[in-house]
Order: sequence, then structure tokens, then C-alpha cells
Amino acid sequence: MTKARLSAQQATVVEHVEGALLVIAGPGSGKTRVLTERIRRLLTVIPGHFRVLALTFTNKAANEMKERLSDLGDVRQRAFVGTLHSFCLDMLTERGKLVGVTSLPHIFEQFSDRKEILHKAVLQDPLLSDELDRAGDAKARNKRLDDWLQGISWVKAHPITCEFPTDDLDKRVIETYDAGLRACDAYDFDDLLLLAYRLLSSYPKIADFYRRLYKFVCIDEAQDLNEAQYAVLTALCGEDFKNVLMVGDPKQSIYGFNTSSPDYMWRFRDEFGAGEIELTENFRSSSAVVQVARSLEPHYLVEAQLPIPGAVSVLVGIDETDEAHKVVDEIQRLISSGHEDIEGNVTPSNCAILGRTRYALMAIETELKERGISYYKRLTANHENESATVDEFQLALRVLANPRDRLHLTALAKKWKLSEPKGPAPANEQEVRLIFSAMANVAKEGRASAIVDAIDAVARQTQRLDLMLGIKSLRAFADSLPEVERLVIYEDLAVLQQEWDQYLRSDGAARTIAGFMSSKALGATQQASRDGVALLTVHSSKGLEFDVVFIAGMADGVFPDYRAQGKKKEMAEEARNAFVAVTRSKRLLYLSFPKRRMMPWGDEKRQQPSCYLRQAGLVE
Ligand SMILES: Nc1ncnc2c1ncn2[C@@H]1O[C@H](COP(=O)(O)OP(=O)(O)OP(=O)(O)O)[C@@H](O)[C@H]1O
Repeated sequence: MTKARLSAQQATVVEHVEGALLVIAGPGSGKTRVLTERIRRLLTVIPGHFRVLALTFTNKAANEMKERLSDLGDVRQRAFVGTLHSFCLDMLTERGKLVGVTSLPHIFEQFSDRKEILHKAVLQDPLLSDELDRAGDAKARNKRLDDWLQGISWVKAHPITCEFPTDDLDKRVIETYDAGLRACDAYDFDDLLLLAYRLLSSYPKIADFYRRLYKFVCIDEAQDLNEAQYAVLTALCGEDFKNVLMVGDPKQSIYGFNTSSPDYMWRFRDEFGAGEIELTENFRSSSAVVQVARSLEPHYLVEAQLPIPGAVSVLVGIDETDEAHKVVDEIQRLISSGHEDIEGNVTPSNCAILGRTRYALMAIETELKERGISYYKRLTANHENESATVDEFQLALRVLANPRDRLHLTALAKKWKLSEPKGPAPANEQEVRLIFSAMANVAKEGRASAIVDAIDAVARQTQRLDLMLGIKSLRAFADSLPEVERLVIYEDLAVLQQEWDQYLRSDGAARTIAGFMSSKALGATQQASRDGVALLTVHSSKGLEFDVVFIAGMADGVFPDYRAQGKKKEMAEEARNAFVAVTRSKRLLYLSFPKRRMMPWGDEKRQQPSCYLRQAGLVE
């Protein structure tokens, strides 16, 4: 994009070069545009051999930035654009030895896997095992494990204020869990940040290396920083490095429950002596939408906005089914007749229906399904395999990538109706293949041999790793199966192939199974799914925009959530959730609620409109 199309406010940020800068960017003020244009300018206008580090919170945001910079060709290689987790993973892979990471860290991303690691490790520790027993029945023990896991995560996310847990039991739980993970040569998400922080803060030479490599650092969505993330940043920058540009919007801070806080933006301003610029234009939303946003956040300053009136309407249903009818009727009406404030046709993909939680969207989903209107519920297709064959192939790939991963080796044995493999963990890929083939020989499931053949096809190729050989081998196996089974395998393999292609595009240089599995764990290989009406929670709608936005379930107790009632901090976060939801709309906004709601235990509850509707003057 050329400079001419940037506003004066935006140009100031884009033209910033040296020194720390904090950019407070309201919704629709073009923060993504400003960030990408600044990276473009640094790489193409500023002389010198340097790289730019651009850190985002989601793969979606990183992909969008990469896409917008794609015309830079090879110049783009001079920028690392990715999530903070993926940057930490890269640092640990390359230089993690000093903190005990000897190769690419294998990630256990699933809660259930981490819980099993903790459970097994606890059972081997008499003191913790007794403690767990004391919790009570199976349900209470299960809860105790959940609480412990939550506690572990909390401590790891606070490497500065909680460096050494003082409680002996907490300490023992963390150490036991970590030992369990490490026995499988595995790490969790929290470890990526924690170990990167330890690496950079304990070994200043390494931090110095990265500072010389990346002359400029940009951070997106800075209101979502937590202590561990801020700690990584400050350890990376050391005392003197100041070329950091942070963009964020405290009014859109909705991850407080996850220990994120806009306070780190203010700390950055003070500790780095950063300049401050506010982007106060809104290039996204119509006047009607901006007015509702301002009613929710009176301090929201909009100095310039689109000269488009737009419209805000309230839809009241007798119950949730009726609310769903009204919402979907309106979508169909807009699709067939359009709207004067929306250029061209209204299509399903111009529309989003948001809910504070998924429950507010259930009746609407049923209605969309019944009327045959396409919709999607996730921004990325976090594909769940339907076929056991592809699921187990991926389990086997995990073990091939990480021979010490007994957790998934045992899971595979169970799926093949075999007992837990005995003896020491395999030492290398060859030994893994021998174990697999021994397992396949006695497996009670016919598909086991086909999976082991597919693994062999991949592992045999020593020159250049190609997952496609395994995929083809499984496809040939599927060809021999009845149609129903065959099609399910084809479908799962097609998704796996897409993920492999995505990995090759973004990280193809490394090209290892471990690299592919880590990218998968970090969600970097997931495909975007944006076909049809978006049916999203407010949290997942962050950063998106649609011509038409419906917010369903706008009743007190639902939005704001009843658990926040009477609590100042939580109610403030609820209001920011509403602010984020409303500002996703470019032109039309509909706020709907059912007068009666069916409770999970079968009773009907009468509902009052949300306080946000009253605040906006939309109901009495
Ligand atoms: N200078 C500009 N002139 C016209 N339109 C612009 C300008 N800058 C940004 N926009 C448009 O405004 C919209 C919002 O931009 P963008 O998505 O970058 O906003 P954002 O600040 O990231 O929003 P949010 O924080 O709410 O997610 C986009 O449709 C973008 O194309």
C-alpha cells in the first residue's frame, strides 16, 4: 500500500524508525495496516542489513501480515512474522542447550495428555500419591489434578513474581510434573515462554545475539500480554535495546481471566521511556455502530469516522427458538434484498453472529442448519480425525519424531488392543520402527500393518523428508476398504496433506517430522475456514470485521455473564467484551435476546434485556 492512503496519524507510526513507541489503536483504526506498512518501510527504505521481528498473538494475525507483505518477495525473508510462542520455539531449538533443550522441543499441547503425565508422575511419588488419595472420591481426585495443572500453569506464567514457589507441595507438584514431561522429552506451551525467558535472562550473550539479529521489534495486540510474555520481551531487550513498537488497545483487553493485562503496555511505556501515539480514527464502522460502542465505553475517542449512517436494531424473541428465527429471517432478508449502506450484495460471509459463550448460539446454529445456510464455528479448521487409521498414523508420527514419547506409544498400543510396551524407551528412529513392526505383527487391528507400512514409507526416505509417501501409502490401503470407511480416510488424509503443504510453505527449510508436529501443535498448519456465516464467541471474533454483526443472547446474566455480577474487575472485562463484539461491525448491528430461556435443568427463566442495551438507549 502506498503512503498516500495512510492517514496522517497512521503515517506517523509507519515512519517511526528508532526508539520505543507505544501505539494505542482503537478499533478499526488500521493497526494491522500500520504494523505491516511499517515493516515494509523498514525493510525497503531503511538502509542496513537487519531483520525485523514481528510478534503476534495468533497464527491468524501472523498469516494476515505475511500475506500483506507477500509482494516483497525475498525481502520478506528478513522479517520473522509469527506468534511469540513460535519465536520462543525457534530460539530454544537453535540455542536452548543452556536451559536443557537439546533439540527441537516436542510439545504436548493437549490438556488430556498433560493431565495424564501429571497423574502418572504423581502416582509414582508416595507423598503426592497420598495427597491425591486424601482428596476423596474419583471426582474429587480428578478435580485435584485439574487444580494442580492450573496452578502449574499459573506459576509458569509468572516467572518474575513467582520465580520460586514457596509452598513445598506446590513446588513438588511442579517438579514432579516437569520430570514426567521431560521423561517423554516433552514440553508444554508455558515451558516455551518460561525457558526462553530463562535463556535470555541468564545468558545475556544470547539475548545480545538476537538483538543484533533483529534490529526492530513490533508487538501486536499488546493489551493481551501476560507476565511471561512481557518477561521474554524485556529479557530480549536488555538494558539498552529500545527499538520496540507496541500496538494495542486497552479497551479491547478481554483475556484478563488468563492473567493478561494492559498494565504491561504502561510498564513498557515507563520502563522503555516510550513515546505514545493514539490512533483515534475509525475506518471500519458506521456512525450508528460507533455510537453504540461509545455508549459502552464513554472514554472511546473517535476523531474521524466513515460518513456512513449504518443502523442498529434490537430483535426480541419470545424464547431462544424465536430469537433464532428472527436472526436468521433477517440474514435471509439482507441476502435477498441487500442494504443501501452495504456496497454490493450481502453474502453469508459478510455476516457474523456472535455470542458471549457458545450456549447463546445453539438455537441459531440449529436454525441455520435447518434452512441450509452455510456457517462456520471456528476460524481455523482444528480438524478432528474421523478415521482411526489417520488418527493412529499421526500418533505413530509423534513417536517417530520423539522416540522417548512413551505416552503416545502407549496410547497407540491401546488402540491396537495391545498391552503397554515394556522395557526402556526406544533410543532412535530405527528402534521405533522395530517396535512398531513388532506391534503390528500381533495387533488385533488389521489397519496397524498399513499404518506401519506408511510410517516406513516416510522413514525410509533419508534424503528429503516427504510425508506424501506415507499419505499415498495410506490412500492405497484405503482403496481396498468399503466405500464408507474409504471416504472418511480420504477426507482425513486430504486435511493432513493441506497441513503438510502449509508447513512446507511456512517452515519448509527445516523439513523434519518433529518440525511438522511442532508446527501442528502450535496451530500454525491449520487451515482458515471462512465460508458462510461466522458463528463465533466474542473472544474468537477479535480482530475480525463483518458488514453485518448480530450479537445474540443480549440478556442480563448471559451478557454480562452472571458470574461477573457484583464484581468490579470482572464486570469491566464484560463491558470490554461487549465493546469488542460491537466494533466488529462495519455497517449494521443487531442485538438480540430471548424473553424466556430454557435452563439446563429444564426450568424456564424470564430474562431482562442486557444492561448494555439500556446503556445504548436501545430499550427502556
Ligand atoms: N487509511 C485508511 N483508509 C481507509 N481505510 C482504512 C485505512 N486504514 C485502515 N483502513 C480499513 O479499516 C479497517 C480496519 O483496519 P484494521 O483491520 O487494520 O483495524 P484494527 O485497528 O486492526 O482493528 P481492531 O483493533 O478492531 O481489530 C480495515 O477494513 C482497513 O482496510
